Amino acid sequence: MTLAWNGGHQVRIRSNGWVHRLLRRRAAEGRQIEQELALYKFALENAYEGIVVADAKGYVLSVSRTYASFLQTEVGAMIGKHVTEVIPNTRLHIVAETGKAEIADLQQIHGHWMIASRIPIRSGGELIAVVGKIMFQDIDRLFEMNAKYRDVLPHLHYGEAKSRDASGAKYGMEHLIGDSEPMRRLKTMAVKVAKSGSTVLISGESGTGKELLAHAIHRESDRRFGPFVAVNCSAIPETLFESELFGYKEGAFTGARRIGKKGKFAQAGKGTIFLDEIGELPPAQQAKLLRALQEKEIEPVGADKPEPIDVRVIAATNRDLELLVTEGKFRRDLYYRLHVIPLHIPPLRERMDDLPALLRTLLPQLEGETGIQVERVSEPCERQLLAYDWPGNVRELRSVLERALYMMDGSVLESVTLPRQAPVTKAEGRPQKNAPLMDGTGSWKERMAEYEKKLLVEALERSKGDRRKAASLLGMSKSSLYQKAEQYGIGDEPGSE
Ligand SMILES: Nc1ncnc2c1ncn2[C@@H]1O[C@H](COP(=O)(O)OP(=O)(O)OP(=O)(O)O)[C@@H](O)[C@H]1O
Repeated sequence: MTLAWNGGHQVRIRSNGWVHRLLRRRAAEGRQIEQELALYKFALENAYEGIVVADAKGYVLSVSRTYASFLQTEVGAMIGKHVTEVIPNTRLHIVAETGKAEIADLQQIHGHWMIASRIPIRSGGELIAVVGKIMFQDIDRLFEMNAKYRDVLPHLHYGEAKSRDASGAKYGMEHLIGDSEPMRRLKTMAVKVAKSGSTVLISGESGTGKELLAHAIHRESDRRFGPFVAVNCSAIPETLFESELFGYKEGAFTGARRIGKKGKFAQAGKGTIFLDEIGELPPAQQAKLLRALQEKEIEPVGADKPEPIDVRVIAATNRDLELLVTEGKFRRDLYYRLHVIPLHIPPLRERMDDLPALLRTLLPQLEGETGIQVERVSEPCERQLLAYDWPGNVRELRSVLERALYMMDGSVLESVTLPRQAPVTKAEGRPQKNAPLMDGTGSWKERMAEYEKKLLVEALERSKGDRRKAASLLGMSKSSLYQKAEQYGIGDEPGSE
């Protein structure tokens, strides 16, 4: 060997020293690499999050204990196995083939939905491994969040607007039809405030879509995966208010459920509570609500200490709350608590530009519900719709159209039946309330129904939409008023409470 030629011994010694140094360096580097590898392995296996690393062929190289225990197995039982053997519904091997990352994809494991990302790792352009990661910061909350994801899945995947999501919010901003200037401004503002988490007070006449807007705000907010709980303040008997809203503890009163009951505030935890018809709340209940909102805590009936709440409040009213405050009927301090971000939905008559868009949306919906096809709305009919001033707003428009479909001959909507006090032209302004009764046509039954309806509309107008007051003006119970109003399509909707 050349080393032996010239002073070979010396060379050998020098050479040996060089080799030794090299070997020592290599050994040191090797130890360092080994240590680093051990460190990474330890970090990966003990990662708080669910992580798995597979080679380019899909065989597991490494996996975190969190992931292994989520899969109800052990790290050792997974290493070296093909991902398809150890991870249900995995796509890691597919990502290894396609080389395309899949970010935030839904994956079902043992009946639970989770969100996973799969990322290919390349070295020198060559795919050498794939990393799978469960995208949850807090693995303890995985199962809890899974339950919510399972229900919102149809929305996430298909944008299926009508189906209910886990949170209970049925509608999104896209359901609030209207491209008139005031509606566009309202929607832009609503999207902005949705993110803020502040308390919102929605005002507007009955049937303008206040509840719909509340749903949409929840769905736009960061709380969208949390629950949306609607409470109709006028529908809760005063004696049940506290237990309904704040819940009760085991044995709080005779007849209380053994395990107690969560109130609406607790049910809405990490989500939104929608307090509809807030203007109807009697004074004692206003005080209780104020306390809860002020202190951000509730005291369930029979509890020995208050419980903190984490809810976003959206309230709605068709009353003039400010007027109620000046009349001493609504607490000023509660008003200020609620009136943080006011959103007003203008009545339909002030945004008739929305009528075409509403017809385009409502008619196909009604076609679907009734099975009756409408080809188009005739021009005279459109004029008729434009001339009416819609005291019941979009809800009334929907009912009028629905009735008209049943009355229609053929597939063109030629006319609709509107309440008799409807003006013929816009210039005539508000409905004529005192048209002589004998002017009507039709059978006795039809004319009596017309009269009843007229009375209802008038009472509701006089009471500014306050159904409780309208019922008392007419000397009837609130439930009869609801029934009649529903029958004539001018009252509250079933299920909207
Ligand atoms: N802008 C709109 N676009 C589509 N549908 C609407 C719109 N506004 C209202 N609606 C429909 O009208 C009906 C009544 O809406 P909603 O219950 O939200 O009104 P509201 O203002 O809360 O009424 P109330 O004060 O009587 O409770 C629902 O069927 C709703 O879908």
